[in-house]
Amino acid sequence: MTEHTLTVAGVAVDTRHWIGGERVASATTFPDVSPVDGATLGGIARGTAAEAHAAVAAAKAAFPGWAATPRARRARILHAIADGVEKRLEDLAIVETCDNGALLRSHRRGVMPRVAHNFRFFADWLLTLGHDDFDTRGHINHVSWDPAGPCVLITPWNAPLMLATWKVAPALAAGDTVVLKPAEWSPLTASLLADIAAEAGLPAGVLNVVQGYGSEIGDALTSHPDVRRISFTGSVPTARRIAASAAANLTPLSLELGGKSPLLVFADADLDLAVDLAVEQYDNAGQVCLAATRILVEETAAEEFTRRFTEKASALRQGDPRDESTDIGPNIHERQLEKIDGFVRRAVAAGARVVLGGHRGDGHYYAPTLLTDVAQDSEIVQEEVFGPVLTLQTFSTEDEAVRLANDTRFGLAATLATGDAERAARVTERLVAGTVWVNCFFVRDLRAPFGGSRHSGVGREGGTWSFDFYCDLKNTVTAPKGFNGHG
Ligand SMILES: NC(=O)C1=CN([C@@H]2O[C@H](COP(=O)(O)OP(=O)(O)OC[C@H]3O[C@@H](n4cnc5c(N)ncnc54)[C@H](O)[C@@H]3O)[C@@H](O)[C@H]2O)C=CC1
Ligand SMILES: O=C(O)/C=C/C=C(\O)C(=O)O
Repeated sequence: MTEHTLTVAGVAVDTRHWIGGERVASATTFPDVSPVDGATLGGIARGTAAEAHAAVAAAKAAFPGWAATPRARRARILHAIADGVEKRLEDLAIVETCDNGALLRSHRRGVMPRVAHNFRFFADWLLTLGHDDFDTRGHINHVSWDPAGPCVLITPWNAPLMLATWKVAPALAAGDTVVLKPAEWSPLTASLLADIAAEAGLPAGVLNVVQGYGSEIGDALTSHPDVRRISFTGSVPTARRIAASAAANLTPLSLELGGKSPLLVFADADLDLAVDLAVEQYDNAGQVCLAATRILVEETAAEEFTRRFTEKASALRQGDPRDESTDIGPNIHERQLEKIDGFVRRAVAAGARVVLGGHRGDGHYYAPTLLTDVAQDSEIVQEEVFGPVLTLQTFSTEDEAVRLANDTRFGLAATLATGDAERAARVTERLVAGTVWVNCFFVRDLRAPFGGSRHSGVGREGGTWSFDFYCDLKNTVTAPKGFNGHG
């Protein structure tokens, strides 16, 4: 233990950056506050441009060696990282819960196993690429998936390690080196990941972690000419700043942004299933980009749907996320709570009716909220709240349902509840969304493309799409033996 270590639920976490295989301190720190009880967990290294540049330099220096490491060896190291995640699953779960307030039971059973799976999946997927040569008049085309170089990966606080490893794992598998900048509201598990990766044998400089405020070090990372890829998950305004900063070097970007996704409930749906799907949108206290926060219900079913929804949602237990029986934990930060409450206050002032919740609880908690009588062009229908706040609107025809569903600037996901398969196919075809779930929600598979249309993002993550981004693709055309130059 050093002055640079903090302890969360008995787990020691280094608060410094991880650069070139060494712990590096900054002159100052920033406080990391737990949303569970508002306690300060400790001070985290407050990075500056100097540390950001040092991390990029370390990633640049490590790149040739890692890029030249045979794929099979890279894959073995990624599997060893997954082993390390599994070995430290309990530590990671409790630290993440104390740091960002999401449920401990979800971290234990869902999220952290997925973190390990992210490493295994991308390690194995890499080995499937580049085996599909094809012939052009006897000439063989071979596509190689070359490592691109140092990558800057900037990640959010709502699912810190899960979302970071969606980027870190394919980038490392591809042979790229990484500078990870976790969100300042949830910096801890990135530091543990650095420890785990080092123990797994990842060479120094291949993964670097820089802590700090995005507004202070973001630009130093995203405008750096040695950075070959930038991947970002977070808000639209920050994405705009990053895109502007990356433009100087034409650095390729992958952007996974917010959403304002619809849940369309048709009168022919299994109404209990539809209600379950709607209540699920309060998961992670509504801090999920995919959340279907706009419930659109066919008029004839609206009254009964609202009755059953209110009954079910009222029974949700809100409280300490470490408690197994808790359904909804706190929101991440005082600033986020003020933002959520501001959205609700303004909606009510504009005529919205509060069916459920509509107010803050003690500490960092916001009551699960349902608002009706909201206008399609109102702020509460158009803007991402990122809290446990849903709106309910009605429609009377399929055309109207599709029109309302598509009428925002986002296009991340959509969920349908209907008993009619033909209707599901018809409606799905007309929806603008990166993912559509029919009679289900949050069924995720890394082989599928993940991302959004319009302001929900640029590009897709998952399977081959991730490698498309993290690799420089090269097509080599080889002439047949004896070819005389006249094809
Ligand atoms: N997964 C998602 O879709 C997420 C969406 N959001 C949305 O964004 C809203 C605001 O949340 P914030 O924490 O302010 O999100 P944000 O988009 O500002 O933060 C995400 C990440 O970007 C970094 N960042 C901030 N400014 C930067 C800059 N100039 N250059 C490079 N990196 C920078 C942050 O340090 C953090 O790591 C939320 O209310 C929610 O609506 C936030 C987090 C995740
Ligand atoms: O867990 C997933 O598959 C996707 C999660 C994405 C978010 O929660 C997000 O980016 O907000």
